Amino acid sequence: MIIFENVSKIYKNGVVGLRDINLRIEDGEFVSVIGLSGAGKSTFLRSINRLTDITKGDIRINEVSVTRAGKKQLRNIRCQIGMISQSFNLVKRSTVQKNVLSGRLGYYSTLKSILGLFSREDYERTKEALKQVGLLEKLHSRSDELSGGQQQRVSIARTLVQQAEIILADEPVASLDPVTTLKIMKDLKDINENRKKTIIINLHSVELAKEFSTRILAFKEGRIVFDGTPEKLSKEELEKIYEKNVGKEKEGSRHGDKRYDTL
Ligand SMILES: Nc1ncnc2c1ncn2[C@@H]1O[C@H](COP(=O)(O)OP(=O)(O)OP(=O)(O)O)[C@@H](O)[C@H]1O
Repeated sequence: MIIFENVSKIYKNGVVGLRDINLRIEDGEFVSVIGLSGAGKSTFLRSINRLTDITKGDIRINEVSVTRAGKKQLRNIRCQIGMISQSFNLVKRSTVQKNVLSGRLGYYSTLKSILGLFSREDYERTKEALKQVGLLEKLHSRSDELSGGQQQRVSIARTLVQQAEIILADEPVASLDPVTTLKIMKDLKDINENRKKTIIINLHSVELAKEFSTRILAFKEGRIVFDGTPEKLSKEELEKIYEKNVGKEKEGSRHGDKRYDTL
């Protein structure tokens, strides 16, 4: 369970990232985070594993404070949290196998990590994770030989071997075509439903958020302005969230994919 208690974030230049967020996310939820560019979605996501430090309040995961965690505790917390990003964050010149194995690094001492001394179980876990995302045959390929969608699946496999209980996905489909986008979303949904992982995902597509989530959070100027099920996200709510820029959002579609731009 993730708890946000009176959380605010003000960047050093005075820009407000988050304003007084109070929130509770239960294990196994699939939460999509939507809102205009600059609304605070990434700040919210990155504060959960403390890639961004908050300036006020407290964030707790299973009753352990992320905010006050020392170095070792933070390392343990981060072990439980997988991260997927728009740019995949793979070591491009390394093999798929090595990239997926790196999901285990948090479980090893620094020396073993440097030497790359992984156990036989971890090699098995890597194969199993790649099988789950349909990429086992790419085990020994270089990561930069893969398509964007395949690279994103490698980063999903990495969170699987990490055995992360929470997966944070920061616009994971922003650079992908509509067909690949759907595959990635289905992979995440499958992991959510069958492996009972909590998924928190930033999305620019309202349609995808509605189709895949159990809960939608909308941010505006650092505040949560909607928190509910996809069914409750009415046209009126969307107009509030997007400041009636709904039509413009359609025009600005990154893939020109009308299916996901209809509200
Ligand atoms: N490192 C930073 N320093 C200063 N201001 C920042 C920093 N990172 C983000 N901001 C500001 O904080 C606000 C929230 O940004 P954030 O990246 O969380 O928004 P977002 O909803 O994720 O946007 P996008 O959809 O464009 O990724 C914005 O006004 C942004 O300019």
